[in-house]
Amino acid sequence: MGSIHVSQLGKAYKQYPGRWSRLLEWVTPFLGQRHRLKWVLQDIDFHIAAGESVALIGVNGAGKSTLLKLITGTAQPTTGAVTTHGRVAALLELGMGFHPDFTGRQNAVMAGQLIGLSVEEVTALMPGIEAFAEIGDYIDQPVRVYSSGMQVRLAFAVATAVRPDILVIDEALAVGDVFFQQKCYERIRAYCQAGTTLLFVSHAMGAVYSLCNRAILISAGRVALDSSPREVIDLYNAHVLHQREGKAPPPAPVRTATAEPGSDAAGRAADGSASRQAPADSSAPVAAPEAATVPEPAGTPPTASATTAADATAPSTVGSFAHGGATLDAVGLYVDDQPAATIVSDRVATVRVESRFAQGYADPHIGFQIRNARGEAVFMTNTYCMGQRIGPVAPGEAVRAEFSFKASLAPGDYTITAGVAEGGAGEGDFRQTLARQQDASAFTVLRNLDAIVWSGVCNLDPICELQRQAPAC
Ligand SMILES: Nc1ncnc2c1ncn2[C@@H]1O[C@H](COP(=O)(O)OP(=O)(O)OP(=O)(O)O)[C@@H](O)[C@H]1O
Repeated sequence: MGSIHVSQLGKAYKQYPGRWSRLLEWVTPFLGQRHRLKWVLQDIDFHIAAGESVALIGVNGAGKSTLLKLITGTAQPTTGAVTTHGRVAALLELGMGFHPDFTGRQNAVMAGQLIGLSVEEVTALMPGIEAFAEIGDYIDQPVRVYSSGMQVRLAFAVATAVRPDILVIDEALAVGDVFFQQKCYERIRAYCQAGTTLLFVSHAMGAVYSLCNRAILISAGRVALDSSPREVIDLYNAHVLHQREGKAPPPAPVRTATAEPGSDAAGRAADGSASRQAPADSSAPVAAPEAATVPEPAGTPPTASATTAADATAPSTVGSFAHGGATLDAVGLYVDDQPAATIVSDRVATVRVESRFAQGYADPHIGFQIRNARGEAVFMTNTYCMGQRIGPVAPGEAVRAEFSFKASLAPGDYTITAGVAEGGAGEGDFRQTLARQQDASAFTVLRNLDAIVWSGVCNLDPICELQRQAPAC
């Protein structure tokens, strides 16, 4: 069974001031060091027990890929150590491990050998690999003529041809088309259910919710939070929001998961366990890693349940903050103009957001988001996106926004998050968040006994038409 133990892990790259500095340092070592160390990971400690599914989350440049490289042994740590127990299958950078001049089949054999399979074993597995990859005759073409999607298909098919003890995936699946992604997720889920330990890097939060029961937020090369996916994604979204607005990242909530100590046995053992330790002469961190560019938080509808309904109604302060420009005085759900904590699915409901502006703004807007028990956003919009311009507001002015809709949601628990912002809300426009209240209010959707029988995230209220044709006799 696969486990991963990471202890005091750090990684620094040497940075030279000029083109010739590296060579000069090499030929004239007695003149002293010409490089400075750039630390991209520092003081990373965690333990992943066998069978856990853990997501590594963080903004671009946070250090996630570097951490995976250290764990899989494709890069060496500067400080600390990594110990893995069990056979590791990894899908890291696209094309990594494939030789462009060899065919897909030849590369599959070589990649299979790298994960400990014999040529005979890979040959026996080849029909299954070809069937999974679905790249047809390209399997006998050199990999250099493959598209990026074809490379991922082959890489995933080979890496997972046999269930590994530990599966490490770095964003790779984002390259494939949706049908291939679904096939991969099904295989990952099946392997996880059978006991595989998963370490998964993704910016697709839906996939994180769907696959993982734990998440670790990496921020500027350090562990910012190690907790449930819901809590970690909340903090990640708050990081993204703060970074977009040029603010320092918000702190993690006080409670964090505790790392369990694991084995520190050195070297690669017969059971597939491996340990990597920094060289004894590693120097101490000298500089903080640089800030990174910011992606949009992603979210797609997932399937598996990672948190309970009770979690959904627990107030979260992680993504809440007040800029000072506005306050949110009241946020709630209303049915027939009355505050409501429950609503029958498909009935009309209203989200009411009451805000007050501390100063004047030219183009403010008010928005809301509904999240389910797993913390996934099932719907969000705002006045700007709905073509309702509030227009300039004066200091002290109060604005109430009411959003009425048919609550065609699946029975379950939901929360309402509300926000007030100033500036453009279009794609790519800069926006300043004036106030935001995460999970400000909660409600429960009850089953509508008059509706059709359905399952899923929302009732699409389908119309069904049947056509029959008598058999020709
Ligand atoms: N070989 C290298 N030499 C110097 N710096 C490096 C090297 N590889 C990575 N870095 C730096 O390390 C930092 C972390 O990079 P890393 O790729 O691990 O981030 P990430 O969290 O995986 O980002 P992304 O989400 O964009 O993939 C970045 O600042 C990057 O520029």
